[in-house]
Amino acid sequence: MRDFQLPDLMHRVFDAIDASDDVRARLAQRDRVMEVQIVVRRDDGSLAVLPGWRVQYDTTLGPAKGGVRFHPEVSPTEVTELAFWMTLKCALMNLPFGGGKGGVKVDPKALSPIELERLARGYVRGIFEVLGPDDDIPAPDVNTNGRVMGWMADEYSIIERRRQPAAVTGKPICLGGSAGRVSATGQGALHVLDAWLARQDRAPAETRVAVQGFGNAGAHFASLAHAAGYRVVAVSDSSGAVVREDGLDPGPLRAFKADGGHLADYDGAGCKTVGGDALLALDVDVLALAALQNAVTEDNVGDVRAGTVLELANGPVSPGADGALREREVTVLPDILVNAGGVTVSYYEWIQGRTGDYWDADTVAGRLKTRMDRTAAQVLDLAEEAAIPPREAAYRIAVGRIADAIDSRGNSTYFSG
Ligand SMILES: NC(=O)C1=CN([C@@H]2O[C@H](COP(=O)(O)OP(=O)(O)OC[C@H]3O[C@@H](n4cnc5c(N)ncnc54)[C@H](OP(=O)(O)O)[C@@H]3O)[C@@H](O)[C@H]2O)C=CC1
Ligand SMILES: O=C(O)CCC(=O)C(=O)O
Repeated sequence: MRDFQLPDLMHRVFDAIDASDDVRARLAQRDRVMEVQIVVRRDDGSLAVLPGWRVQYDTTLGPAKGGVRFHPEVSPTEVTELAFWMTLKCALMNLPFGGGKGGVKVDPKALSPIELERLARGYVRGIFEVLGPDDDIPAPDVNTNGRVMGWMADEYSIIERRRQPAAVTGKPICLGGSAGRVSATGQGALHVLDAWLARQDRAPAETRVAVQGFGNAGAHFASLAHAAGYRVVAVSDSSGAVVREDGLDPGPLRAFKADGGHLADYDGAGCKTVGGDALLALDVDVLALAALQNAVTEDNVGDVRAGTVLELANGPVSPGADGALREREVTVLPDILVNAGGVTVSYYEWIQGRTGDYWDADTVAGRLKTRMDRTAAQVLDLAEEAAIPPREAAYRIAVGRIADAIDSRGNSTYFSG
């Protein structure tokens, strides 16, 4: 397994913002990692022992914040990389959080619902001592959802012997979740795409979009983009892609998935199914990547025909592919901006949980739009002024904020927890 390494882009950004030696040293490595073995009693009476991690990359700006991933490929290196991106994302969005992430190496599709609940609760018991509303606040990520967050929040409250709604975000609304969190990642991405296309004078109706990944981030994005008048011509899940040249309505596809269907088996009017790789090569204006890391690498970047790549997933374009797209003048709208709607509404949920003052859906939607629009404008303006890609602009803003805090704190040895 390779170790986490700071991307080359960070060194360029350190130079561009004239970062101090303290800043370079502090951000070169994670603050803390906790590894646990989670013991889950299977329904057949056997025991599964599953490795899990929680990484706090940097907590200079506040408690660690970030999702928990259940996936067979999860590794400490991957969780560290995801926690690093969370650190930059929270800073870019000006949230009072550092970056964290969690993961369990498991195939959740092989677990029954009660086994999944045991796993979620066991994970919280395992990492309890690093968690807390002022220390580290988990949320959903790949293969975890509101239901899983509800179990995690409940387990946390049971151990503390008092209700702690701000200890976990992304919970169901009936358990203290926030209006708008479930669609927030897709909604935030749509705000960024709208902002970018408005600068190109391009209308949604003349914009063809393909979406890789049809889970929380991708399916909500596809539905919201369709509702906003974009022509969504293809969507995919891990089984394959559905294509409809005239545009498709993601609603029936979501219902099909909710009933346990795989998109490769979808048989809707005017739709055809193709392999997942074919989606990347479609002749579209926007390729929205909402599945996993490294969907586009140096091996397949030549297939991409879209003029804009929208990163809803974390790290879906490898650094090598990013450079190749830049040479071809394909604009990559970066993950730490595009998918930041999720953590932004998680922040709103944390505030609501701490204060007991719950906001209505319009209030959440309005605040999310204001923050996404403002941050997208900052990133796109800096990219234009400095003639750098939007990712580099986003990193400069984020690292600049963390750097100011590191330098202001001086010889601090404070870690959360
Ligand atoms: N949930 C959130 O709030 C946030 C999520 N993100 C990021 O968005 C990405 C997706 O997360 P999320 O939507 O929550 O996860 P989900 O588990 O809800 O959905 C993941 C989707 O990706 C699909 N998928 C997996 N592998 C492939 C593949 N090779 N090709 C096509 N589709 C594939 C899955 O298919 P299948 O349905 O067949 O399993 C599923 O539809 C991740 O990178 C995550 O870190 C970022 C910010 C916030
Ligand atoms: O909602 C959150 O706190 C974090 C979501 C997340 O994991 C991410 O943005 O990648």
